[in-house]
Amino acid sequence: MKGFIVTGTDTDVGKTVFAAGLAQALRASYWKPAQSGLEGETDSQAVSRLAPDADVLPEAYRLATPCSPHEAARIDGVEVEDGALELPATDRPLVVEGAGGLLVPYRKDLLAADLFARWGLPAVVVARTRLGTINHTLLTLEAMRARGIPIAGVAFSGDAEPVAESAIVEIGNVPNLGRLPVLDPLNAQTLADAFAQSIRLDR
Ligand SMILES: Nc1ncnc2c1ncn2[C@@H]1O[C@H](COP(=O)(O)OP(=O)(O)OP(=O)(O)O)[C@@H](O)[C@H]1O
Ligand SMILES: C[C@H](N)[C@H](N)CCCCCC(=O)O
Ligand SMILES: [Mg+2]
Repeated sequence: MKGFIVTGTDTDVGKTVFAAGLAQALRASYWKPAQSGLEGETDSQAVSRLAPDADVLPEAYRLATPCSPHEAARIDGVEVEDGALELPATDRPLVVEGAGGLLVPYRKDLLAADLFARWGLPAVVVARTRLGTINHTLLTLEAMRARGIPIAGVAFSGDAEPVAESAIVEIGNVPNLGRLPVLDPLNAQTLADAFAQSIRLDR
């Protein structure tokens, strides 16, 4: 199976936007294993809008409450099963987006990192550029390495912060995949253009 995991330093850092740019560039299938929070646009709906040539697969879990998947599942009375969290079959490259950051629980005994290690796809770490990101990103990289998760690199999201970006890349000894700037408007065209111009990723 070819493809990428898209993880991040936190929730709300731009994983879905990056994953949409990547899925469009690769004409990939996109999969969000667990969507927690169903009000407003879900991540899969955002990818459908932002990546018109991507093939958006159904989520394994659609949970009502916008919180950690383990808790959202408990609230909905849903049992999270390993069998439902196997990578879906597809003829295309697969882009998989985690919920929140690396150590978010899907069950109390099953973290996102456990799934990523099992799946074995190279993972992109999406990191916001604002203050605090050096610590969050280096912690994420260290935890990935401790678990043997292959790292494709770090992709930044937000306004340029060259000092923080270079600290992460040099101290973390990690490929810099580039930075998606804040797009206004954010739509399929502006994202495809920014992705092509700014992101370098061996595919
Ligand atoms: N490059 C960008 N330009 C403009 N807006 C952006 C950009 N990246 C992210 N956003 C906006 O920031 C918000 C958070 O981004 P996004 O949904 O991609 O985060 P996430 O990391 O996927 O969060 P979650 O953990 O909930 O999956 C969204 O409203 C999104 O549209
Ligand atoms: C609801 C949110 N948008 C994400 N889908 C889930 C984020 C879980 C974060 C859990 C945590 O790290 O405290
Ligand atoms: Mg998302």
